[in-house]
Amino acid sequence: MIDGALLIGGEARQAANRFTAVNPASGETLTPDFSSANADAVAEACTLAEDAFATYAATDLESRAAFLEGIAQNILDIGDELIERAMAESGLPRARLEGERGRTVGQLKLFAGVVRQGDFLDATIDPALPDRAPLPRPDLRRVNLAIGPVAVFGASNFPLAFSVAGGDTASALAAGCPVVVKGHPSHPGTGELVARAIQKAVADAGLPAGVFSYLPGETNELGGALVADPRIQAVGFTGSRGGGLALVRIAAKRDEPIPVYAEMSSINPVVLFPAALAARGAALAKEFVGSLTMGAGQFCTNPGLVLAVDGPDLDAFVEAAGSALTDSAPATMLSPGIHASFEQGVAALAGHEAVRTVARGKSGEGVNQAVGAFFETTADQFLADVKLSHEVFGSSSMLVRCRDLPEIALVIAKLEGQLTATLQVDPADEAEAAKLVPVIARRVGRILANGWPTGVEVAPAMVHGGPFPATSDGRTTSVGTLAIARFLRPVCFQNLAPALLPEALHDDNGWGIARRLDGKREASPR
Ligand SMILES: O=CCCC(=O)C(=O)O
Repeated sequence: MIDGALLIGGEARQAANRFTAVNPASGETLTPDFSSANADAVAEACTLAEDAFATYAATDLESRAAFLEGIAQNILDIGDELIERAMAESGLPRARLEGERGRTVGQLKLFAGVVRQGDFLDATIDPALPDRAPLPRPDLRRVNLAIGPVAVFGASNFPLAFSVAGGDTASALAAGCPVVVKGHPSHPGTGELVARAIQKAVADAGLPAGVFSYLPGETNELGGALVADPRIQAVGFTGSRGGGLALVRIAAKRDEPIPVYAEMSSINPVVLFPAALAARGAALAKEFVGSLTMGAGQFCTNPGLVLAVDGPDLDAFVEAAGSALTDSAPATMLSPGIHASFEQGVAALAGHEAVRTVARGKSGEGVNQAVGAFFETTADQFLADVKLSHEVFGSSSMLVRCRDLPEIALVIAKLEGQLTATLQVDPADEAEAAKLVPVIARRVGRILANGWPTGVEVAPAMVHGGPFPATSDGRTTSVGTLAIARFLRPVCFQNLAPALLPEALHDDNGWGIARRLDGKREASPR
């Protein structure tokens, strides 16, 4: 059911202030209208989250895992209504949204497995050494505990996998943290359907209602009030650089500053090494345009920068990519606002005196259509104007012609932090690539070879992060099992009687988790 409510703890409540969603493919206003949460709603949701914290954080691993699986099942049970509504609110095609639902549900199940396994607790026991000279060692036991209530900001570009029940929510709940979601205003109906699925899972699991609240709204004040609320202990955000930085500032100015895990901006450089370019330039050109235009380019992993050594092989690549882009269809963008920013960014590059427009995609009849754009410049010009390295969110990319591989290394070393870097590399390139990898590794969260950066695998080894401004904290990831670490805090218990210790640190290891005992891995408990 979608009726435009705020979901605060176990309740659904209508608010006086309203807003509407727009179908970006048609420009029509969608029904119903939606409650816009205010500061009172934030305070109420955060109070409930704080009240729920101790109970929820103390849930046993099996119950918490089953709760996450319950959310996944409830999302599936919504059925086609969820896909239809997400299509109407985002302009994204059915196949993409069905895939994204699978990813969302898979993520929740992955975190259920993480919880059951218990490695995230990093339980470590250094038994007392009463006879140690000159001083005895106390009994020391460390475990990761949930950080407290977490605020999650739904992203516009993944209305399911990075939104209400996306990776931030799944990892925070897995860590044992209640979550207050600020819903994204471009897909409030989708958000409400998913939020109701979580709310039902909370009730079915017999958990305190404050474990989850959903606050839709379109004002910046709502997000600001949520981050400023003293009960909130960490923030997960995926979105624009401006939006992320605003939250970082609010969090830093609190009486008690808190971490903001914001994933914000990346142009994802792709390096075409000479042998690869010579051997398969035409194929690379086609694949590049496929990745560039996928989902109207609205991926934070979009390949927005291509680097290669100037010469005839590069000319051939440019011609092939230009021709593939010229044939590419326009695609509906997520919202009129995102479309307007894309047009503005593309116009600025097209009008820049140091930039040549290689090609544009086909234009379309409808509203909010992204027409792909491919530009080129030289390394000197790219390095001379920082604006050329700023992300244009959508299907826009810049080729930088470099004199040689050291110049590519120079450009990369001067880039801001990135989520990804891609190497198109053949065996004959490997000696040169080996010199570049350490330079690239300083700037990015993920390096991939002979693939394309769009389409992030949700897996234990994944890193979807990177140095600023890719994220506000390059030590973390928002995709993959390590995402849980953002919402945990290590606590050491010194000389506490067994009855006072958390379950994970009891001598009998009743949860059967992997632990480190006196510096060594305990024999496998299962
Ligand atoms: O838009 C940000 C996430 C990108 C992603 O998850 C993907 O490329 O699959």
